[in-house]
Amino acid sequence: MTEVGRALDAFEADGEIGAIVITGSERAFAAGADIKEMQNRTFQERYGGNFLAHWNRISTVKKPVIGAVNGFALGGGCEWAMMCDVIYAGEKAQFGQPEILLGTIPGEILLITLILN
Ligand SMILES: C=C(C)C(=O)SCCNC(=O)CCNC(=O)[C@H](O)C(C)(C)COP(=O)(O)OP(=O)(O)OC[C@H]1O[C@@H](n2cnc3c(N)ncnc32)[C@H](O)[C@@H]1OP(=O)(O)O
Repeated sequence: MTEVGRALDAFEADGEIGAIVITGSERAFAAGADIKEMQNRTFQERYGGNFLAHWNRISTVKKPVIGAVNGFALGGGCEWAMMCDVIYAGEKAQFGQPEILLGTIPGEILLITLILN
């Protein structure tokens, strides 16, 4: 997310860019936060270490952001899609929040986004 955040900062500052398209591959838009990275960390380490810093950067970009989604958009990946101004979903797009099966709740803004939409 840090890299995505940096790219978005640059696109936002670039006067030649009018709109931003975020996409993944045919198999996955994004499978969510890195479970392997998260699994051995305590809540305090994740919260104190700002694990989800910049997570909502997509929603604060002051240019139109289009999410071109194919394949899996899961967990934080589903949240990313919902933060886009427009979602252009392919026929194989699959949205979901499977992290509830890991005993965690949808990351940063999902519940608020669902309520607002
Ligand atoms: C904000 C929060 C809290 C979150 O985002 S929590 C994460 C939410 N996302 C998930 O729970 C998705 C978990 N992944 C899946 O359900 C399945 O891997 C998918 C995405 C449906 C793909 O399924 P398949 O096509 O059968 O491929 P699969 O073999 O499971 O995955 C391929 C590789 O990607 C890895 N992978 C998939 N999603 C991952 C993720 N979110 N984090 C880390 N690794 C992941 C997976 O461990 C496997 O690695 P390896 O080849 O080393 O074994």
